[in-house]
Amino acid sequence: MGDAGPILALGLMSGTSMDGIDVALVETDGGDHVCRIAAEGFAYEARFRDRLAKGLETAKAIARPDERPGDLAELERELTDRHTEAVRRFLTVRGIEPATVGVVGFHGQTVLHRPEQALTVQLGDGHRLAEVIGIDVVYDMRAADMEAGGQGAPLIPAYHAALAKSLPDELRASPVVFVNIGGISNITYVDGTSEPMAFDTGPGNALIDQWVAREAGIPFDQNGAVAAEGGIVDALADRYLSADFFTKPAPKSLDRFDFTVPPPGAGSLEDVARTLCFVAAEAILRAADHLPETPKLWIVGGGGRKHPAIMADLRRGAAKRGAKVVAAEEAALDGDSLEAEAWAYLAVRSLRGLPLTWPTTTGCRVPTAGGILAKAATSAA
Ligand SMILES: Nc1ncnc2c1ncn2[C@@H]1O[C@H](COP(=O)(O)OP(=O)(O)OP(=O)(O)O)[C@@H](O)[C@H]1O
Ligand SMILES: CC(=O)N[C@H]1[C@@H]2OC[C@@H](O2)[C@@H](O)[C@@H]1O[C@H](C)C(=O)O
Repeated sequence: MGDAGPILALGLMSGTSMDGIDVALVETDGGDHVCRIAAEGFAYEARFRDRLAKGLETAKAIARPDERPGDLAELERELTDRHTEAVRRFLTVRGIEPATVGVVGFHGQTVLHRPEQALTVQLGDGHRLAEVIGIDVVYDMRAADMEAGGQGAPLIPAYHAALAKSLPDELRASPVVFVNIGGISNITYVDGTSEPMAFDTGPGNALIDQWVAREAGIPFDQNGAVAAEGGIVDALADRYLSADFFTKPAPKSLDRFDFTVPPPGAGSLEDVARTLCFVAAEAILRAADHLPETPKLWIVGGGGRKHPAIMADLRRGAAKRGAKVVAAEEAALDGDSLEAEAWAYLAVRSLRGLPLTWPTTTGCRVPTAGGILAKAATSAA
């Protein structure tokens, strides 16, 4: 692609919480020009969520990225078709012609992430998606980074760094940290002078989700109702926070199974939920120990920003370190769609051969481009 001007890009993210597909439309040149146009979430029903959860178990047998043991090939087809349907609905409702969209960035569903073995697997058939929607698709964006010695995650920092350049004046604090509290949490540190620095910080919502699902039969602790009735169990919190992961220097990234849900009987429903919120917040705050300078501003995206106990703990801890915490919306961003927007942005960078990752974000040896391009056979116009 010779033209370096802005194009329309669609990003598709199915995150580790496995709650659905986030779709975002962005106009971008893959550099400083980022114009967020629209976003929507398409929730999975409980039955498909369960199938994905079983898929994570099956995926533990994978030794090479292209292996699909058990019913994973069928699950991959269904996941891809659900993405197709989400794109169709997203574009149709808004009257957007597929032919006007230059590229789709397709994350897929991570079912296995073992950076120590240079192995990461995202279910999602980019060619099938491109063929059906009639738009070029960039997928498998983590593999090249791993081949270059990186963790393969996080990838969102390139996008965070671009967003940092257009923060509202009142939030122009240097350095700033973007936090994503999804199933797993990760941060990007931007000081405006060098490449972004980033790493996974610990468990986000995943443990809380798993705990309340098993103990109370609910998919997540909506608006923190359960945790609000509980107290922090110090011994349980200490058990999580004494993990080597927190003192390990960056770069580092996590698999969803690296931290496991407390066993039945670990405490009351409410106390354990409250404790896991504290652990989620503390894990993020401890990331500051690995940063070159104490950040002045933390901007929080991802579903965890909607959990009052996580945010209260984060605010309290940051204040002690002289920093302020704001939800993405207070920075004129959409905290639900940041990841999908990032995948749109990264797809354009991929088309243009720009790096997706740096030694400071994933530990790759050199700034590394990535992603596989699946060309649409025919224009859908
Ligand atoms: N209103 C709410 N109250 C409390 N928690 C919420 C609320 N809304 C969402 N969440 C939490 O956010 C989670 C979804 O977050 P998000 O969509 O950012 O995760 P993800 O993108 O799947 O994960 P990752 O970033 O690790 O890939 C839910 O599973 C739930 O735990
Ligand atoms: C392997 C994988 O899918 N990792 C996810 C996960 O969810 C959060 C954290 O762990 C982050 O490393 C990554 O997602 C974000 C979007 C990223 O790559 O930037």
